[in-house]
Amino acid sequence: MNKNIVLIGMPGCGKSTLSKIMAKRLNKPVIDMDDYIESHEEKTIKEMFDISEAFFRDVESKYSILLGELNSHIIATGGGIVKRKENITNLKKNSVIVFINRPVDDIVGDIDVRTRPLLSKGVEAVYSLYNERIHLYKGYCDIEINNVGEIQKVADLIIEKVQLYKVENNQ
Ligand SMILES: Nc1ncnc2c1ncn2[C@@H]1O[C@H](COP(=O)(O)OP(=O)(O)OP(=O)(O)O)[C@@H](O)[C@H]1O
Ligand SMILES: O=C(O)C1=C[C@@H](O)[C@@H](O)[C@H](O)C1
Ligand SMILES: [Mg+2]
Repeated sequence: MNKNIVLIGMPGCGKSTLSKIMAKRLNKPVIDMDDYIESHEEKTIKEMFDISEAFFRDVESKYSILLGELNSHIIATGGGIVKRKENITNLKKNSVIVFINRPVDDIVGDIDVRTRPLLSKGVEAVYSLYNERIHLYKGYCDIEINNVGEIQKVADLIIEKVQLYKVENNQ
């Protein structure tokens, strides 16, 4: 069975962009979990958060079970997937988990040119979110990749490291 490659990391760390590049290179289907949830639930993430964060987190957990059943997919998760350990347990059943660690200064540099809910809380909120979550991302991943430099090369590095991980772990 061919495991999924699941990307975790902060909002703006490059999960969506990298997952698309990797899917193309490996000729595998890609799922962006935030988009997948919105289209299957017929609600935007904002609408779900407006009900309550717990409502969204419950939905997100439900999809971590469903997507954990797949194989051979590239999956970009939402930034908060690590908030519930069960999500990682569900995904890890059949996936290699890759933490995309991008310098917060680079994330912040990109945020003001894009529409991200985080922006409304200011730049400081991004730093505190990183400090809050860094131990979770590091603790839950199988592989950590520093997203610095040319993004195509970072995608190549992930593919290389995942292949090595699979060989080393007989997968
Ligand atoms: N190594 C890099 N070099 C240049 N730009 C980068 C790099 N990594 C990410 N980016 C840029 O950062 C932005 C955020 O990337 P992306 O949308 O893929 O992040 P994300 O992790 O999916 O974020 P979110 O969790 O908010 O969906 C994009 O404009 C992307 O092109
Ligand atoms: O970091 C987070 O908590 C989130 C990140 C996004 O990908 C979305 O999943 C949602 O906006 C929550
Ligand atoms: Mg994304």
